[in-house]
Amino acid sequence: MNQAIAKADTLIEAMGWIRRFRGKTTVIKLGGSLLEDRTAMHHLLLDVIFMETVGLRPVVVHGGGKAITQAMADAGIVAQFIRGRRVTDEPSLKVVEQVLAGELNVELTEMMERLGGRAMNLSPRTTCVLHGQKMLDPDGEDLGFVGEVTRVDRDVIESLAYTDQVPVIPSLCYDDEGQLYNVNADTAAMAVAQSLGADKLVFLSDVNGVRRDESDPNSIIPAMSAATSRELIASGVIRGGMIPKVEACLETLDRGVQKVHIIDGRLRHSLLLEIFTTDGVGTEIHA
Ligand SMILES: Nc1ncnc2c1ncn2[C@@H]1O[C@H](COP(=O)(O)OP(=O)(O)O)[C@@H](O)[C@H]1O
Ligand SMILES: CC(=O)N[C@@H](CCC(=O)OP(=O)(O)O)C(=O)O
Repeated sequence: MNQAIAKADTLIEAMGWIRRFRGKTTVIKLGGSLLEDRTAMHHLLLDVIFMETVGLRPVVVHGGGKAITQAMADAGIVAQFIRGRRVTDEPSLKVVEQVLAGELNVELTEMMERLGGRAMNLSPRTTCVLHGQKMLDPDGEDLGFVGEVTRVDRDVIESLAYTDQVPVIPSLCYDDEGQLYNVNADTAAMAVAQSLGADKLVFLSDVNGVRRDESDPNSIIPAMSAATSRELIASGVIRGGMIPKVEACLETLDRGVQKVHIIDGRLRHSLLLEIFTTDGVGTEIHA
């Protein structure tokens, strides 16, 4: 009996959180490192379906960096990164498109449907909602077919909420001439969050947050300011794939969003814990 009462109390507590966030948009960025872990994905997508079921508006943006690097290696192409972004020539772009739009986007959507949710893949192979241009690297490096998003088809994404479908968007964009570009998925998620005026942007990765020592999980920084984030990038503490993630957080904060989170998607229900409880998990970056 006591157990039943505790369950009912939990439900009533959850009701308050659900009321608070009902109708609000949360952009969830799924990292490629995480996509490799099927069990973690299963539980994460259940969380996304739960969010949609109780009236929140989750929007999924995904990468697939690890799978792209593997597919490139299979094709005999050596991957090269500059400040966490993949140098993308024409053969690499073909691989990127196949992995992101042809494989992962379809798999994620199908997985959500199998788990009882409703999802719609919005990719260059179906309905492309991200439009942009070639990205000019601040250091003057030519990254090839790497793009940045300048416009998002907000209406298409928002209309799905009325039919109870979760949009699933890969990090690819077209320019006005119909050229496809490879977009870093953290940057793509940021553009989607900004365009939708999202309440929250959550980056789900395979690390427990930003660490002072990349190899030491206990060195996690629970909360850091924009100024500290910039210092840690400059000093090399934040490197590789964590750079575009933190840069995306900083740019989101610059546009008025108060808080952004980088959390460990391998931790069971980390997404729900982040949204429905006051105990944050991972790293919160604030203005
Ligand atoms: N200071 C840091 N703290 C945590 N991770 C870091 C840090 N600096 C670099 N990293 C690396 O960034 C990776 C996350 O970026 P990335 O591989 O692009 O993830 P995702 O595929 O989720 O976008 C981590 O797995 C880690 O190797
Ligand atoms: C330009 C650029 O770097 N594009 C990324 C797109 C995928 C991505 O960002 O995947 P993660 O989220 O797993 O890092 C890439 O080619 O790896």
